[in-house]
Amino acid sequence: MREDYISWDDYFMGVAKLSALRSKDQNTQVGACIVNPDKRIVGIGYNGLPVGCNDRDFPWERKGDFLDTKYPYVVHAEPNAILNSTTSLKDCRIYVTLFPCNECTKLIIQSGIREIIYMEDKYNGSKENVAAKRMLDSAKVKYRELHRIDVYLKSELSK
Ligand SMILES: Nc1ccn([C@H]2C[C@H](O)[C@@H](COP(=O)(O)O)O2)c(=O)n1
Ligand SMILES: [Zn+2]
Repeated sequence: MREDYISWDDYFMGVAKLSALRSKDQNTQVGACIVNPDKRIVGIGYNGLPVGCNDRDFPWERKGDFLDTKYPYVVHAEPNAILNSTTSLKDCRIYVTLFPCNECTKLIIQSGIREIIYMEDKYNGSKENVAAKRMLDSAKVKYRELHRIDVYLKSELSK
């Protein structure tokens, strides 16, 4: 029997990472994968424009006049994964490649998700990040970092 098979955590984070590759955002690609207590994937998503909004008709910039940036238009990976799901998310886990912002955190908590597993926390310490963690701690939604998947994928790809 093979012993170096990947863990469930790495498998679901791998699905989140793969989803992120669909993102048109030139700076930050985010993927999310929601898993139920039976280890079934019940929703996946990535950051992108709302359905019907043409990717080439909207800005993808980070700076400039607010209306000329991506920020008012992009739907984050986490709400896309929540909206793509077809079942109750009670007691589910969400694997997300970037720590959720405060707005996504509200939706995650309200949907019944009980744990967040993330790869990167690049906005750690920002006001939004502090607010997100305050809500998660208060609502007793767990969160933990997972980063070995990158090491694993790199070693697999170099074979
Ligand atoms: N947890 C998150 C955080 C951010 N996003 C999206 C929203 C934007 O497309 C991009 C962040 O832009 P940046 O200012 O880092 O270039 O990532 C998300 O989907 N989920
Ligand atoms: Zn967000």
